[in-house]
Amino acid sequence: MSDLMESGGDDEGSESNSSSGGGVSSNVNRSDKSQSYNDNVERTASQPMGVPSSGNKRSLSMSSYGSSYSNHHRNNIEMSPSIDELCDTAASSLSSLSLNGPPGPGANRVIVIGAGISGLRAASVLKRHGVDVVILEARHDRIGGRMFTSRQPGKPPREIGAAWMHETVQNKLVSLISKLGINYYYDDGAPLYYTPWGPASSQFKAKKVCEEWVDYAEWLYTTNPDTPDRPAQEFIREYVRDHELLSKEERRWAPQALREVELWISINSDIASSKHLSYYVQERNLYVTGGYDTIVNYYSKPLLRDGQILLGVEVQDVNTEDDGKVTVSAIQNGQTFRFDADAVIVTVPLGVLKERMISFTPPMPQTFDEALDRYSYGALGKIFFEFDDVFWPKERDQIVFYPSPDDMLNKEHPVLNNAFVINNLYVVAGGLKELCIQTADPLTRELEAMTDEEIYSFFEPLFKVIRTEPYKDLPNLVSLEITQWTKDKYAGFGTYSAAKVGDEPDLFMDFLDQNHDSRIQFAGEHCSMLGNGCVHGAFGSGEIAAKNLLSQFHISYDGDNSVASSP
Ligand SMILES: Cc1cc2nc3c(=O)[nH]c(=O)nc-3n(C[C@H](O)[C@H](O)[C@H](O)COP(=O)(O)OP(=O)(O)OC[C@H]3O[C@@H](n4cnc5c(N)ncnc54)[C@H](O)[C@@H]3O)c2cc1C
Repeated sequence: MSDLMESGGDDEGSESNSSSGGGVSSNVNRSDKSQSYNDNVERTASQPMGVPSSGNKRSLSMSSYGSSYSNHHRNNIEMSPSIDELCDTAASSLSSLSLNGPPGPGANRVIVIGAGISGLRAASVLKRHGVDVVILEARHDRIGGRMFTSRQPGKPPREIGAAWMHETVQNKLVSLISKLGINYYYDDGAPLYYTPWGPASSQFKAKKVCEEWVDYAEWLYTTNPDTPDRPAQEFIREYVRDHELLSKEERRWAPQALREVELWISINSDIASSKHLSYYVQERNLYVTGGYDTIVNYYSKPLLRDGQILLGVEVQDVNTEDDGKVTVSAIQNGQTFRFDADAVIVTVPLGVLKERMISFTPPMPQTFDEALDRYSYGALGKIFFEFDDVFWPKERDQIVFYPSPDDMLNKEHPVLNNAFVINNLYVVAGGLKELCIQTADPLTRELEAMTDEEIYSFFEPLFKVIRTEPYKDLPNLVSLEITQWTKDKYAGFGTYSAAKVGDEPDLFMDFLDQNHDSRIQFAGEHCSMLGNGCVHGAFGSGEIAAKNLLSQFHISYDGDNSVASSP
């Protein structure tokens, strides 16, 4: 069994310098109360407290993240071969590759479509078990999909996609934090709540009332599953209207407090399902300040090194032949290529499936299409605002903004009619003069279509609300970086799965259950209700899809459940 064991993990671990680059940041484990966040001591998970890091070993590659995904976010670590070099090889012309030839004697060949975390995990498990596996990735310049770290010279990494490890107790990837020495921060201190009229007092009960409604809705749909679904915002308004024990202010503000959840579920609460509302994850959340790409690189490097990831290859059709073999058609640089395999794992985002960007011949069963139509896709946006001074409260890691109620809408400053979760990177990332503002669909789409100047003007009234010294001018904006997921074809023009009114995500799970012995497997964040929408959910789904195929190939799973080793 030794040839099936995962290997090569340790050398990957050694390269994951957790320095955040540029000497700007002083990332400190906030769980240790003895450190202050601006003490200029850079700490990694594996370093004892107070021991300065050995400096920045990374030579950072230039990234020009702006209106398009043109930047290379990879760690450019000075060792040979680097991820950059390996990626360049992976993006080389397909005509020089012999994938159409027969697989090695006795080997099963699997094509994994997509090099996000689910695809990387699936391929790693299969590789470890001796399966001849190749990942086809549409992007020509990077891997990781919706895990996307923007690295710019002299700046700490910014997470354009996933930033947190959620549900840290059950999240297997947390074990990689120490192993790879990644900087982190548990940003679950009490947030500071603001309304357009300024900070809310500690006795502001809107959130408590909102939580009461969430409990009620959960009870209702659990005990009476046939109760018709309805928009979350409409439902809570009715609830507070009929609640005899609430004050006028609580009635007015509880529905506004519900809007905080929009920044979790990525869609507006006017259209969110009450029945499938994922309210707050109760467990702790860990913000990966040292670069989530360390994990992507850890899993991808052995696959890249062995030529098992091909970049710039956009899959268009998956064809199951009469003999059960599968042929995948893809384009690279306008040329069509065909790849033969015994099985395929499709890990493209739900948005890509919903847009029918990949066709299946013969078509997938009707249950697949029906399930896709009852499963929505949202758009979480992020905007990083860097200033030359800190003008917002320095003591809390998060600021939550409750927007104007409907009867008090702000016509002059529309920004104040939206909910925001604002990550205070001054606290989270050790003294950065930077805020990361998260937005939900449909505002994300509007903002991602704006110029930087328009975006700043839109947000300026909000900055004035949260500034600590209202008599002072706002400081200068140094840089602004905004996500572009809603324009990104390979992200399915959005960010992650969501449940709108009338949706039934369980239909997709039912389809997956029925599909478990098919040669066309699916994986991705949308394929699991455990960690749905999250990195760890995607990771786990890749593992399941790989195991389903191993079982079909009559290869017994080696039982290694760890994540702390790459293939
Ligand atoms: C803004 C944002 C914030 C987020 N925040 C968090 C967070 O804090 N914590 C968390 O846990 N999760 C978060 N998520 C979700 C998390 O990033 C995803 O759930 C996870 O990364 C999805 O992995 P995946 O493998 O399912 O899909 P992906 O990472 O999208 O991988 C799919 C791959 O398929 C490729 N592809 C697409 N079409 C084709 C094609 N036709 N042919 C070949 N390849 C194709 C894509 O390029 C991509 O590389 C966030 C996501 C976004 C976008």
